[in-house]
Amino acid sequence: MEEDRTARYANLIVETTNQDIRAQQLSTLFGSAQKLLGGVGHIVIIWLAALMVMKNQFTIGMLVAYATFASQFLSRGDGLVNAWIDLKMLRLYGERLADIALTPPEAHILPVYEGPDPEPNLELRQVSFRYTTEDPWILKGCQLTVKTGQSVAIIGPSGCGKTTLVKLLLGLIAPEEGEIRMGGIDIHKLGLRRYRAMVAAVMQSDQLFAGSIADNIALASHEAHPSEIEQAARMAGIHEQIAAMPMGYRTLVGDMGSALSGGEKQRIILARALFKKPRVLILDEATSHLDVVRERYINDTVSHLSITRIVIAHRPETILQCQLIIERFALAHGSLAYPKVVFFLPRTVPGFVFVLVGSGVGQRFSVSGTWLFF
Ligand SMILES: Nc1ncnc2c1ncn2[C@@H]1O[C@H](COP(=O)(O)OP(=O)(O)OP(=O)(O)O)[C@@H](O)[C@H]1O
Repeated sequence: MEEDRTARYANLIVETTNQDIRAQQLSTLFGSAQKLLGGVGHIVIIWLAALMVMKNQFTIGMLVAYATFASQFLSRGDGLVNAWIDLKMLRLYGERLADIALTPPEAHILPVYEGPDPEPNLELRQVSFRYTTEDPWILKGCQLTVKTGQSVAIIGPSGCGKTTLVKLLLGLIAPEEGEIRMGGIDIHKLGLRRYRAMVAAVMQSDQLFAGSIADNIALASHEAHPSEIEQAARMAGIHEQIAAMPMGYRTLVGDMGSALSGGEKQRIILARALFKKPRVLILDEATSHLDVVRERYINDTVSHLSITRIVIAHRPETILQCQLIIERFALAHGSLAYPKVVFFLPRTVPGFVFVLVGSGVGQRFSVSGTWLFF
């Protein structure tokens, strides 16, 4: 149970650590600005008072009394501003504490099914989902099968529900209707802890936390061997760059560490996912910041791992290396269509794409094939 809590709040701790560092940086900056303004304020006050003395509007005694009270006034003003900042921080930490203490424990963590690990194939059975009862359905009666070892690309316009589908597949949100199965077993019966041990994902919002590169890659394990970390980094195509850094895998990243490019961050996050040696890998725009050559290298490496892959991408290079492409269309009237068109790319026939067109929204896909030259 302790392990579950640690895993659930890992992201929260990462976020809080990074926010802490940002808050400290801001506080240092603010402190220096405050001292500077205070100093300037004193000079201005003394200068004004001195001018008034010279114009005989102030006596020397009045000048001394004025300067004393002005200094007290400024220091109390400083105190008030600091108290206001502390009050804001108190609220922030109060919210964090409430997040941890009041979040209900996640359901379906422990397994009902006690058999051997299932085959890493995934199936959505009549899955329907919407965020609230007032929102439109994002998925309705969705059927989808991803076979063991298959690579599937899910494409579609922004906001059509691709990330929502990934969240459902990761068990982060639960379908309102239907079920998601791995190897024929409902993932809730399998237990989300056991299921997630077999699945790794790189989401669009994934972040590096303040710490070393090695810590960032081996987030899931405290006893990682350096060779395992290096192997994951090699697969993600980032080992050479890390090795070239003066501190290698001990280089600090995050707010206090070295600045990494978007592509380098993405590859470290990908290495973190590969470090788990998952049986299913889900990539949500995970290589969008990489150049085509690096992306191809990663696609080639990952495709040799014989793990089931679900990839959300916009780039044709990434999409076309998958065996199956599922496109989702946004409908008019603000609602969303279910997967509608499936492209099947038989690798045995290079240069040709076999297109299977699904019949009807929410139905199982039926074949009305066409050969296309690509
Ligand atoms: N937590 C949420 N609460 C309510 N609605 C949400 C939530 N998250 C997403 N949505 C809505 O669900 C719809 C699908 O969002 P989703 O992020 O799955 O789309 P997407 O296809 O992944 O988009 P993109 O390609 O831009 O990442 C959008 O209309 C979005 O506004």
